[in-house]
Amino acid sequence: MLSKKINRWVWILGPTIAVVAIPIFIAEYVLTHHALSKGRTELHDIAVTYVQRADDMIAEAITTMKKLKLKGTDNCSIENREAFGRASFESYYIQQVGLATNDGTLLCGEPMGSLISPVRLPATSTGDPSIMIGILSGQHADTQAAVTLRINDTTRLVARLSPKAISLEAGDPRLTGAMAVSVYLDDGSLWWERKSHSERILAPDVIVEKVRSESLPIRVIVAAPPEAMLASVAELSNFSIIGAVVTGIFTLLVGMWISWQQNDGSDEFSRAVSAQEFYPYYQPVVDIMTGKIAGCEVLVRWIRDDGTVVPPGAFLPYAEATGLIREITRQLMIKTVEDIGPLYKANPQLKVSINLTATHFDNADIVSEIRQTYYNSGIAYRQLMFEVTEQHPLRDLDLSQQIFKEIQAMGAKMALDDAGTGHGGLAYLQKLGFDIIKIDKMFIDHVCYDVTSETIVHSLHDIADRLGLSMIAEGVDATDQIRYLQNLGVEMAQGFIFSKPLPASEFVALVEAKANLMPDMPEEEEEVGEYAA
Ligand SMILES: Nc1nc2c(ncn2[C@@H]2O[C@@H]3COP(=O)(O)O[C@H]4[C@@H](O)[C@H](n5cnc6c(=O)[nH]c(N)nc65)O[C@@H]4COP(=O)(O)O[C@H]3[C@H]2O)c(=O)[nH]1
Repeated sequence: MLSKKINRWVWILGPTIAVVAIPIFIAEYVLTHHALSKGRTELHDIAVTYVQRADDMIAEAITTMKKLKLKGTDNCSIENREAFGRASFESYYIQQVGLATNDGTLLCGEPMGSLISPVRLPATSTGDPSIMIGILSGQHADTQAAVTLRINDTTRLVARLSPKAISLEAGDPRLTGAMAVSVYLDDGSLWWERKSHSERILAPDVIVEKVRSESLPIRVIVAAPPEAMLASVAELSNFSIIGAVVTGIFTLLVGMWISWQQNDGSDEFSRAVSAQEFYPYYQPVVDIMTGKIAGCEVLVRWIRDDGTVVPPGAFLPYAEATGLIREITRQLMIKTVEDIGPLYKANPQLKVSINLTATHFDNADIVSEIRQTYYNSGIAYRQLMFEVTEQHPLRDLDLSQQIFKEIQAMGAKMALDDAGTGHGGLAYLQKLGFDIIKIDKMFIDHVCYDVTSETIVHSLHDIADRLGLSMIAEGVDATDQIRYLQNLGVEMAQGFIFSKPLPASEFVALVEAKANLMPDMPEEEEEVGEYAA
């Protein structure tokens, strides 16, 4: 029992955990992968933007200085200095333009008279020997680049570039907050740098993108920790977790509901079978010519712990589908020996009929079970009758025929139950060799009012007659039905008009009292039923 419970919980929790964990795992994997690859692309684009800015700044400085060179600005004359001031004023990137000696000694610069810091020349070559780029060093907090253009053997034009332009933010703020950017010249000198706010910027898994300028000696390195990239999918990730948890809760509830349903049926039912909670009730079969009890039909009842009586319609389909009906029938047969064995021993004319299902004819076990149960018991084989309904098809007619023969060989009788209501009736009669036909309540109910029902009952009686079979009418609950059956020549009947199915003690008492179950019959005024003669 405990292991079943554990098993059930494993079956509920297993899918639940899978439903929660697998989507989270897949979503996390996909989102992380997507965020990192998107972040890497963004970093690369940011690096390209910085390179582009640096390229643009330097290109503008070179163009400006080339124009000045064309004007012959090779000394620090007033006009030249005015031209330097105008050029720097007109450019967004250039902060100052001036003249320096080839070794970097400053001669003049505008605006502000002279360059703030000494230029260390020559610096990095641009590929064009007349143009050099270097980094100014000195007291000024900002690191600044200077581009120089050779005018003659002794003099160079110098343009000092503002760091403002290069330091403009580029990219998604979620990423750029944690991002570090460094702009280098080819000689390794640092032009500009932006520090990261994240302590993780030096971690080994930090993501780094490097981009070189195609035309100038500029390198940009951009780095950011992976967390900064994952921030962009944090909301989606939360959604996926919430979605998976909600689905998991739903799966858990469905699992518990299914388990509860199954538990309600299967476990409880199996337990009831093991606990032998199934009891035979006995419905008297009456000789309607005398009113005497000729025998009974065993009808199963499930009597639960709390005393409630469950009718067979509520559990037989399940018992048949699971095959548990075999065990139930076995228990019922044993109980009949205990319940009515002594009564039947004392009244050898009594018969008892027991219902079998199609499952009982899947193999021949039922034969040995009958033999073992009734051998030397109070109930002789010849007092037994077994009913087989025609509503559920027998799977193997040859095997069934064999089983019929073995049961009949013991002295027991075989009855076709619910005759006329199923599909196999006539074929069964022809193939299986029944001894008795039981007419279903469905037809008996209407015999005195409905010509079709009367025709069917009449025909069945005719068939039984011709085949030498006996007949028992079921579900008789009115005196005109009794009269009709008597007139037709049907001798045996059962029904609520005689008695409902009874617990063993009541049935035994009824027989021992030699009760006459025939109800008071009204005077026969006219013939009942179209066919009654
Ligand atoms: N309304 C009304 N009903 C009447 C009257 N006379 C008898 N009945 C009911 O009709 C059913 C007759 O049994 P059945 O045709 O073999 O039909 C049985 C039989 O096919 C099956 N069954 C009952 N006990 C067993 C069993 O132990 N084994 C198997 N395999 N089937 C069983 O369940 C069916 C229903 O059994 P029950 O509920 O006991 O219902 C019984 C009985 O209580 C009547 O005058 N009026």
